Amino acid sequence: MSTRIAFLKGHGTENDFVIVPDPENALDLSPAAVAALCDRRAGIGGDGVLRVVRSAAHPEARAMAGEAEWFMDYRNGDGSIAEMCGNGSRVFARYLKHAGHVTEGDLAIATRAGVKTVHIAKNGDITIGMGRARLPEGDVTVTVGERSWPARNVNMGNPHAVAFVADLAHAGDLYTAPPVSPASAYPDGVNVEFVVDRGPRHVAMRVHERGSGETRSCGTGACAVAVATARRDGADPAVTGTPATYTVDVPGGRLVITERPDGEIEMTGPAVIVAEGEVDAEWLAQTFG
Ligand SMILES: N[C@@H](CCC[C@H](N)C(=O)O)C(=O)O
Repeated sequence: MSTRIAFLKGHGTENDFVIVPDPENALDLSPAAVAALCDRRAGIGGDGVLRVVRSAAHPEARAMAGEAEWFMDYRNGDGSIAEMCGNGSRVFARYLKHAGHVTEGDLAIATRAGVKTVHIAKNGDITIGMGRARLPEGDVTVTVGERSWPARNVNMGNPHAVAFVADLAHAGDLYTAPPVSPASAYPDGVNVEFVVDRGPRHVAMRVHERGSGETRSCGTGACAVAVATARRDGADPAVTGTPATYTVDVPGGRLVITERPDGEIEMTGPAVIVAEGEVDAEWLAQTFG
């Protein structure tokens, strides 16, 4: 009998994901299988995979099961594992609602970066509590061709280098990862954001994601950008005592990020499910061997 795997396709500001419901953690989704699913020509296509697993059924999430019923097993498009995915969390929450596992309002989801709180609003937007940023000390530099920029090292559970540039076109084609130095600042690789100003508390960015290449949006990246921009603007909420809200335009849409004086960051944006189906059994057999 042939094996079939159900999937859905969704995106948040065009950061797109193959969603694989696997409540009992029955699938051994190898890096090669993830890469095949994400392949835009030979597979379904996506920047990453969101496997939906009951926290109680996954060894990495079991300890969070009391707080969050569902674990987001996020993988980058090349099959690598990342600690956190901001847009993925919103799409994950949208899926849980779509599947009838939750209703509008508040819920908690387990991620590799801990339990995150999510609010599903009636207007379709989803807000996620992203936790606090860490800002490791030390200068880092991003280079594209002949140009180099000083960058801010921001950790949102996953690593980012945020560079302010005069023109987003200066990031080039981003077919390959822009070098970031010193490499020792990012032993596990890095996501790189290029930022320009659009107006008061309003910026635009492009991103090259570790494990996925250039994407149309990155939620953790947008948060890293908001944090770095607030420091640059003298608007660090921990210093001013007032929240800082930034609008961050990404190629695929718009995200709104607020950092509170206690350091907690919230990100709001859309998340949609666009398709669902089953992976072809013959292709699967080839992929999974
Ligand atoms: N697109 C994501 C980030 C996904 C993980 C990233 N590529 C990494 O390896 O850290 C987001 O929306 O945050």
